[in-house]
Parts: sequence; C-alpha cells; structure tokens
Amino acid sequence: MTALSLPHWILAGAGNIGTLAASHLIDAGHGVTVLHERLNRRDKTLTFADGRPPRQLQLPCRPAASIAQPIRYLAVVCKTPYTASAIEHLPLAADATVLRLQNGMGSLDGLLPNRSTCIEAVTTSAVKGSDPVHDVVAENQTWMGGPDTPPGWYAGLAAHWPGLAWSDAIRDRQWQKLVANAAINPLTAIHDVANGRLLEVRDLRERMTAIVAEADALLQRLDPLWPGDSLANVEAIARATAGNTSSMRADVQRGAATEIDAINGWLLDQARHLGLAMPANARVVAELKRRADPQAVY
Ligand SMILES: NC(=O)C1=CN([C@@H]2O[C@H](COP(=O)(O)OP(=O)(O)OC[C@H]3O[C@@H](n4cnc5c(N)ncnc54)[C@H](OP(=O)(O)O)[C@@H]3O)[C@@H](O)[C@H]2O)C=CC1
Ligand SMILES: CC(C)(CO)C(=O)C(=O)O
Repeated sequence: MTALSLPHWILAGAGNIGTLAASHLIDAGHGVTVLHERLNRRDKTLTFADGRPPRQLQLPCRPAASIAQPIRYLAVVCKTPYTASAIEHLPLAADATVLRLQNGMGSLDGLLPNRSTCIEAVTTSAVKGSDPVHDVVAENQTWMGGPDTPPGWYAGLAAHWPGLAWSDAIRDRQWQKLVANAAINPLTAIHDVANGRLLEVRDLRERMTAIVAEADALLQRLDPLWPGDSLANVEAIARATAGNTSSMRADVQRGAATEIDAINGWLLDQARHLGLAMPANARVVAELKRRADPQAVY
C-alpha cells in the first residue's frame, strides 16, 4: 500500500487513549483530524513512564457540521456515554471503516451504516491525565480484530504501534476485559477504593466473585464455548493494578458520566433477553447510579 492510499481518520475522542492512538497512526503515515466543535487545532503532549521522551502533537480539528465529504475512516475513542452524540450526525460513507477503541460493548449498536466495517480494539495500556498532557503509564498489549483478515494498512500500523497484534478472537478479548471491568470498576467506584481493596475486604471480594460468576454464566449462554472461568483473571488484574484508581472511580470522583451502561448495563440487557437474573450486577448498577444522582429512583 502506498503512502498516498493510507487512511485519513476522523477521530472522535482525542483524550488519553485517543491521543496515544493518534500518535501511532501519524507515525505510520496515516492522517488524523479530530472532531471538535470550537477548536482548529489541539496541541497535545504525551509523556511516557517507560523512558521514551515526551512527544508533542499538533492535531488539526474540525466541527462535525463542516465535514461534507463522506467519511471513509472513523476512529471512535471517546468514553462510551458520548458515542452517539459524537457520531450520529456524521456523514459516514456507506462502506466506512470504523475503529472502536473503547471499553464495554454495544456503544455503536444501531449507529453505523449496514455496509460499514467495524474494527474492534482492546487495550491493556493505561494512559492518565487530562488535556493537553496525557501520561502513558504503561503501554502494554493492544489487539484489533473483527474482519476475517486485517486491512491492507494494518501491517504498516503494527510496525509503529508498540504491542499491537491482530486477533482472530477479538470478541473473547473484549469479553475478558468486559468481565474485569464489570467486577472491578463499579465496586471501586461505589466504595471509593483502589482496585486492590477488592481482594482484601471480604464483602467486596464476595461481591466481585458474584458479579464474575453471573457474567460467566450469561456469556456461556451466549456462547457455550465460553470457558466461564474468569475469576482468576479478574483477581490477577485487581492484584496487578492494586494501587490504581479504576476509570469508573475516577469518573465518579470528578462528577463525570460513567461507562456503566456499556459494561454491567450491556450484560443486564443481554440477560433480560434470555430471561436470566443477574442480581449482583443489577445491584452495582443501581448503587452506582444512586451515588451519581442520589435523588433518582431506579
Ligand atoms: N485511558 C485508558 O488508559 C484506557 C481507556 N480505555 C477506554 O478508552 C475510551 C476512551 O477513554 P479515555 O481516552 O481515557 O477518555 P478521555 O476522557 O481521556 O478522552 C475522551 C475524549 O473524548 C472526547 N469527547 C467527548 N465527547 C465527545 C464528542 N461528542 N465528540 C468528540 N469528542 C468527544 C473528549 O473531549 P474533550 O477533551 O473536549 O473533553 C476527550 O478528549 C473509554 O472507553 C475507556 O474506557 C480503555 C483502556 C485504557
Ligand atoms: C483494568 C482496570 C480495572 C484497571 O483499573 C480498567 O480497565 C479500568 O479502570 O477501566
């Protein structure tokens, strides 16, 4: 593939992970324009805990309404509650390629043209901070997948994106991350504790175990080949990130919308269709929403 035919991405979400993704796309020769209603340009700094020197980026921006040409490449890297408002009025080409790099499931359901191709990305990297400085705490593995074969530009991108791999089982990667997020994120947010406390406090550990067991039972109903033994992996993640503030706890602390609907909410939607009860998951959704809005009735 020649440089001239490399994608130019419209990026919905130049925050922590979106800015890191933009830097790798640009290094691989892709174009990146950020969706922004007011700014013409976003000046960003990425810092790296692994010793790489800081990286300055100047990302051009455009408001959605100014884009007249059909968008052929869209990268969705905003938090899930903002997905619909970010992309619903965009002129997406009928055969657009959409790269979704978000936690949770289902945020693009019903929003994409039928003939579009969705590439799902799952990352175990961690980026913190806030505009304009984004701190890459750890750049670990990132998997992309969805289509049967990687697109022509993928190999060139992988050469510039540390830890990027193509996965023929991206849904399993998503589900593994989903179960961990379903157990760790709401409990740490509701109780305002670091991830490791879920292993130390008996009641929290029991609730984490129950959430994981329900999620595994549901996922096994959706796919009988799902191994259904996620607890060890979830505990390992809680241990490896023991001192960390989960993303949902951070969202609650700063009064921002959480991704609960795309995580436990997605699980509960699937369960409802199957007539399955998931009381431990329903409980954290209700408690989390009550914490965010104490007046609301759920
Ligand atoms: N950060 C991390 O380490 C990881 C994050 N993820 C997932 O990646 C996704 C993104 O997370 P993260 O980068 O941390 O989030 P951030 O909050 O850092 O960034 C989100 C970005 O989306 C932008 N945005 C919000 N609404 C819109 C909109 N309507 N149109 C265009 N842009 C919009 C925000 O703009 P503005 O700057 O103007 O507010 C912000 O730049 C989430 O699903 C998260 O769970 C997954 C693994 C790790
Ligand atoms: C793995 C975990 C729970 C790490 O904190 C995470 O992905 C998050 O906080 O969203």
